[in-house]
Amino acid sequence: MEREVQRVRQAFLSGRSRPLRFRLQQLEALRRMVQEREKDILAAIAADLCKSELNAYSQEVITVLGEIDFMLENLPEWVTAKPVKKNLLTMMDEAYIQPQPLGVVLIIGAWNYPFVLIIQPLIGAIAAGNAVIIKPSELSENTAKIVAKLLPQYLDQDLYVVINGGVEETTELLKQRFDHIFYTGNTAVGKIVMEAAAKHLTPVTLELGGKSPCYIDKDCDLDIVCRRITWGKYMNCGQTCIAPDYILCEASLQSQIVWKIKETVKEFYGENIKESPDYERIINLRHFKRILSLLEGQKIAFGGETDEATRYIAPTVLTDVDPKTKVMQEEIFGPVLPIVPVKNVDEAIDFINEREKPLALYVFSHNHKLIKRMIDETSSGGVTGNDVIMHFTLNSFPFGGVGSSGMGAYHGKHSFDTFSHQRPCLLKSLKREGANKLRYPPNSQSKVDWGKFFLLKRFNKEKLGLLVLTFLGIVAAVLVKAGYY
Ligand SMILES: NC(=O)C1=CN([C@@H]2O[C@H](COP(=O)(O)OP(=O)(O)OC[C@H]3O[C@@H](n4cnc5c(N)ncnc54)[C@H](O)[C@@H]3O)[C@@H](O)[C@H]2O)C=CC1
Ligand SMILES: CCCCCCCCCCCCC/C=C/C(=O)O
Repeated sequence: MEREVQRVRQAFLSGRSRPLRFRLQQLEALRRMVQEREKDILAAIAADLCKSELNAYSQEVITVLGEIDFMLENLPEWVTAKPVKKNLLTMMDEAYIQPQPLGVVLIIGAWNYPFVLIIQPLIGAIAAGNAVIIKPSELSENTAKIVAKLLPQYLDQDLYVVINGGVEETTELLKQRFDHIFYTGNTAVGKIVMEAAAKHLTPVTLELGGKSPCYIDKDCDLDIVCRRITWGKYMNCGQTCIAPDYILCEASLQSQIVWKIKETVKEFYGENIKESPDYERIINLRHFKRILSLLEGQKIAFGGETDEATRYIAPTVLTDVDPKTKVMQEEIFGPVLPIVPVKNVDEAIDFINEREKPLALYVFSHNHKLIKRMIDETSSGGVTGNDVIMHFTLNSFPFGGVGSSGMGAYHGKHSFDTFSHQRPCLLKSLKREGANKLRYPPNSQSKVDWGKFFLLKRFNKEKLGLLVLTFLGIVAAVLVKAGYY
């Protein structure tokens, strides 16, 4: 493992990942890989999650292709040095921020969207000029294998390396020194990753999970609300980190919501859900049993049918759920939707704030003010009002958690920034030494006064103001040089 990481580091140190042209070529090669080997990729995802090729394409491949196109379009601008505003002491100098690659990045992926969750951060890491080691989830083994097979056929083989394996291999990998670790997965392992990273003072991005609440106000169109929630909750069989985890609503809405979700489930997946190409399966038996255990003692309004042999769990809704029960204590990550009645929006806000900060928050209402109030008075990684999941699709948004749902963010420019060091560069001249006397010992009250003038004054940045300041600066420099101070 150590040798493998060393090999990637040597490749990074060769400098070839840095030129813009190289980054663009690699991103184009990645796009070619996705387009030319689409069938293999879709088949692997299908094998891991019993997902139709159409769904795998729309949930994973579209996101990846969109992200590559966005990078190719914007990267030339993002890599350029950005001049910054200067103060009076540096006004004659060159001052800019130069984004630079961090070095060797480790990307650890989760199994629930096994392709996009490793390839989307990879796109950002390549765009920022890094070398990358990718560790796909061992639970989605078909996708892990196809990625390990395809990437070396399209990308630089020394700069971008896939290492497959389970906990043992990941543990070994985490002992190595990286310049950034990007982890997607559960919170418990997130802590392990952060602890390992701390040994080398390696910065981390942690894309974790949590219980994303969904508040439904009385004032809304329940047909539309339930259709949107049904889509986001049962997509990928509930195994989506930003799926609505549970519903908060007034008790009077409960029965209508149950009925409407039930009708929508029929509309989406037909009478025989098991036969629907749009309904996935639970990833493995451990997760299957974990989800079943969440149903114990609950009132099942509909659903609840299971088949262990195929790891099928029907779309399920639970009503009058007691917040102290197990299903409300951990992230569900399955097709089970509890409804917790609350008296009103105030109680919903308190309910959310008494718990860990979620990855996503969903609010449904015709009342725009109520949505804004919920946003103002709660915290979560992201928010979608009057829909679910959709903030994930906008790559101008930073995607990430807050508090126990994660730290750091990615997608689009935010990925580029995550994998870059924003290096401040100040280039002074060896001339104009007179003005510098101001900061050299011995110090004096008048030097401090001039320092205050140069550095603390808040000036209007209009051109005119700047001209006056330039003049004053020159006068000051001349006075200092002439020995008046
Ligand atoms: N914020 C986000 O973008 C996303 C978050 N998630 C969250 O991920 C969770 C589901 O994923 P998991 O079941 O955790 O996926 P997982 O079991 O695939 O684990 C994630 C990664 O951690 C590694 N790993 C597991 N145990 C480890 C250990 N003891 N030491 C070192 N590495 C270890 C695995 O090899 C894997 O690559 C959910 O909580 C979900 O909400 C999932 C997708 C997206
Ligand atoms: C045919 C139209 C397609 C519309 C696509 C809608 C977007 C689906 C987003 C899927 C989320 C994928 C990655 C999420 C990971 C996670 O949250 O666990």
